[in-house]
Amino acid sequence: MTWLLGKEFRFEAAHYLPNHDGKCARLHGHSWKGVVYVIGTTLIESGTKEGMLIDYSDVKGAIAPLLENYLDHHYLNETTGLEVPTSERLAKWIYEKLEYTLPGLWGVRIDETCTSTCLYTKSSNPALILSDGFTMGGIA
Ligand SMILES: Nc1nc2c(c(=O)[nH]1)N=C([C@H](O)[C@H](O)COP(=O)(O)OP(=O)(O)OP(=O)(O)O)CN2
Ligand SMILES: [Zn+2]
Repeated sequence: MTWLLGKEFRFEAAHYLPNHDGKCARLHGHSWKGVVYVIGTTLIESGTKEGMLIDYSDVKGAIAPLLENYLDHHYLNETTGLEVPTSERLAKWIYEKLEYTLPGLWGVRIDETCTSTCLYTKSSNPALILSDGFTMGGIA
């Protein structure tokens, strides 16, 4: 048995891609959407969190300092230290910030726009059909 939980987060932020050959080389902003995924095979068996893999509010609590200090209403080229903050690099950056504080972390999804989405995971074969139908190919 495996459970995969996702907790969505949103933030407003500016960035630019200095080496891009198009409009993304200009400073611009997005209403970013992200999802943090946590995976596990056993549920908490008693207490206030009985029946949960992890309390969604604990996932929210793990993301909160990142939103406050680096992401929400920030200039990502500066705050993340990423000189070229693509969705790919930002998803990995968030993953690595959460890696040692969020048990069971499986992946981080970043939707830079409503038509562009990126999933970072260390899983070698990410077999997932995400809740909104975004399929990452393969079978785990
Ligand atoms: N692989 C990547 N490609 C692009 C990235 C990225 O992070 N990874 N980023 C950009 C730009 O920052 C841009 O803001 C987003 O690009 P795009 O999806 O093309 O945005 P549009 O608003 O033009 O989307 P449409 O729905 O196609 O109008 C570019 N590429
Ligand atoms: Zn952009």
